[in-house]
Amino acid sequence: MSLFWIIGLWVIALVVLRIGHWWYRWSNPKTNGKLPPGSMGLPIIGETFDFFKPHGFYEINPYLKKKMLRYGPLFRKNILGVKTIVSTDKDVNMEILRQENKSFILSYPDGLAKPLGKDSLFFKIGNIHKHMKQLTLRLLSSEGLKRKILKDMDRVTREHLRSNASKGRFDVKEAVSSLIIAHLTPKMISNLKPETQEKHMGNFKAFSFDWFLTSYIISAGRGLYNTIWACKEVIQGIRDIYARRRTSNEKYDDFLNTAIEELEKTGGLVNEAAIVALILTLSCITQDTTSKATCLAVKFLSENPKVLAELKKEHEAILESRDDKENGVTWEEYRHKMTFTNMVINESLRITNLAPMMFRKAVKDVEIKGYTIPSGWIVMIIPSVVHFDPEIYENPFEFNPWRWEGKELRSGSKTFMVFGTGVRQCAGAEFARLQISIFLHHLVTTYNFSLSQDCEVVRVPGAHLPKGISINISKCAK
Ligand code: HEM
Repeated sequence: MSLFWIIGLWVIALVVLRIGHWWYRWSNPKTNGKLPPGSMGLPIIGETFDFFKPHGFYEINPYLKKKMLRYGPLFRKNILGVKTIVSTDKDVNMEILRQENKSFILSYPDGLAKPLGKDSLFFKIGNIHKHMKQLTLRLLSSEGLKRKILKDMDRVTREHLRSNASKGRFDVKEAVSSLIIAHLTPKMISNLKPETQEKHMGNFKAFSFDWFLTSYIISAGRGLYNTIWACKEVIQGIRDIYARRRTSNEKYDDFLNTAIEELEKTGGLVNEAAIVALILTLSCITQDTTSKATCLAVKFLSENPKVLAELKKEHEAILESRDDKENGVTWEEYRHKMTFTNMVINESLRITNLAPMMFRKAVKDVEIKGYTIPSGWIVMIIPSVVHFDPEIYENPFEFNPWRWEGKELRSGSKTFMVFGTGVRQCAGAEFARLQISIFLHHLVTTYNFSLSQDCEVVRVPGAHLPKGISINISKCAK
């Protein structure tokens, strides 16, 4: 054998040994304690494609089901190229979210939250996060909604419903998304020239998390590109307005003005980039999440006539007791006369699971249920499995708002985590509830409606409506 061959064989043997060692290290990660059971699968891709494979709306992700049967509710995996602990255990989910900013920090996959920019509230921790959240709640807390949002939300919802209904048929997601942008944009930034406002509204609407929910690479790429492009345009636009406001010293009654005043008070804790990103984040997320939640609520109602009849009864009673029938929904009505509506919303959100997973990163080794979650690993919290646990929700795939009777409807818990919990609890939960309630109020008291096509909803694993949800609609005979 020539020297050339001997060296060649040695090189090949070394490469194979190195790959074998790397593969062994990958499959058996070193930790200071006992890892949850599981396997790491192939390096880099792991089991990402299995996890994101589309599946039926009324079933738990088959991949998760298989793994839970094999390993139990807590297991290790490689998803999206990172070492991940998957938790479908309600106590572990709660414990992890409770340890926010102590042992865990929020850490979403790059493409999902990055279009909102590194200055978004999602990437802030500690004091800055606290400050920005408080600022957000100046607009979106009960008090902010009551004083600043409710009246226009009601008026615009009514007007948009009327004009869409005149067509006899419309797509609910599209309609709700448009009406939210129409009433919220002037609250965020007022006094815009009509063409500038139009441009902003178009860009807010182009934002969607849905690119993530398609298994077709080309559609996902196109969706991500559109979302990134829309965000870039909005950021530039808000920056220009911001710069003009600061030089002109003019005061406006809008969220941008509140944020600028806040920035001056915090002495540099919150900066211009964070404020621009906050306006972008709130405007984009609001329409994307709430429009989808409303859509699914309408779908469930259309398919459950008994529930629809009960809802109508509640809202007709509200109309009856209103002195001036032309007046819109009041805060009192929303908070004290819509109990069944809130039961419908909870049930709809429970089955829909708009946020099917939440991501956290361990910043130190954490002991939990006899296992170690190593520092640097991602924990993927899956509340949807808890929402479909038959021990907690009897017949979990049945749409049954009455299961909420007598229960606390507004606060989350370890068995109902649709809006997350703890420090990162959803800042827009009350906004979403209010908007859905107002939309349903006008829909059921003024119109007859039915689903106009067999609407398809799949999970990828988030709920995805490839064809939207169209309804046939006509005015009720009075
Ligand atoms: C039905 C609709 C909605 C659902 C199901 C929903 C769900 C969630 C969930 C589960 C989280 C926690 C994420 C985590 O801990 O990793 C969250 C956070 C958040 N949501 Fe929502 N959301 C909805 C509507 C909204 C709306 C309308 C807004 C905006 C106005 C909004 C703004 C936010 C913000 C800013 C956060 C981050 C809070 C923080 O980091 O402290 N959400 N949402």
